[in-house]
Amino acid sequence: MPAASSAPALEVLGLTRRFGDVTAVDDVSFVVEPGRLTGFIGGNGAGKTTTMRMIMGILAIHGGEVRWGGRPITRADRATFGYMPEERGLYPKQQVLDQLAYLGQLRGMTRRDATAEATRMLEQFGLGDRLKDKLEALSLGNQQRVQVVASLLHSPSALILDEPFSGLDPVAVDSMVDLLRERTREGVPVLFSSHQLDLIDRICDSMIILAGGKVRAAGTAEDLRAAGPRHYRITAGHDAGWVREEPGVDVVDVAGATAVVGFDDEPTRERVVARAAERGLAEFTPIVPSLSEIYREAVR
Ligand SMILES: Nc1ncnc2c1ncn2[C@@H]1O[C@H](COP(=O)(O)OP(=O)(O)OP(=O)(O)O)[C@@H](O)[C@H]1O
Repeated sequence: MPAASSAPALEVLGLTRRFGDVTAVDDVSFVVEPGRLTGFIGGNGAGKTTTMRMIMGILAIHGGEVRWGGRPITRADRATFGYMPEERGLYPKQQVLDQLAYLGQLRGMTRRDATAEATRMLEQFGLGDRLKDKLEALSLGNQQRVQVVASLLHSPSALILDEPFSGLDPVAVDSMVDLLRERTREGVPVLFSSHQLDLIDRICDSMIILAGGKVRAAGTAEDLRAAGPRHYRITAGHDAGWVREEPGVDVVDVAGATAVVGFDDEPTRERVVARAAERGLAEFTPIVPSLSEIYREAVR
């Protein structure tokens, strides 16, 4: 759900970054709206991490700019963000709660507040009994949960999370989504990168699809679904194989009496429905594409 319009949006305009001859991020523009869980989706090497590092000011920008609340972002703005870097970066040998309290203090919280907030979040993540353990004693998935708590602790004004769901079991994914939704309800823009297509349908309010350093598609889940490839399910007669003979029909699948097809144009659709009616039409339904199907189509 979009939140209060007073919350700022994070904008990326024509962002570009080269490494030698390789343009890793090529004129990338998108908006992360307040209160939206926005998935930054792309395969290995698509440019997600590089873009996030430029947003956070860790990597020099070769072209374009990052804007926050309608003006160029400043170092002070970035200090209010929560960032979970790909390389993570907590101390393995330090106790979980101690290091979160310390990080909270670095971010301007009192030790008491940081300890209370970290305890609350760790409990929500099922780690209430691990507060005194060293980080390295936790499983990798649990270490990841602690990393997320570290990025959320100081009530950040925006969240930039590099692969926060990778390596988490389904229960941990759900608690992570709950934690992030708490923030989006408060109007925080959240950008998270992922290449786990099985998760994005369930999680994303908006999506930015990146491939080869370029944005292939971007928008809200509803807009992308509406603009996505439109397929229909037709059930007629005993064998739907006849659709293969029809010109202008993109046959996705045929199984018994049912076919999944797309049409080149409206007249083709009307003609095929009429043919199906002659064979005893039992079903003709549009299929709403999933976000993962839209992703596959966009990067094809
Ligand atoms: N420091 C660097 N030096 C040289 N090339 C780099 C550097 N960082 C990234 N690249 C290149 O930039 C491209 C984009 O990499 P990036 O890590 O941003 O992709 P990604 O979408 O985050 O991929 P992954 O999902 O694998 O983490 C790749 O071709 C990568 O090899």
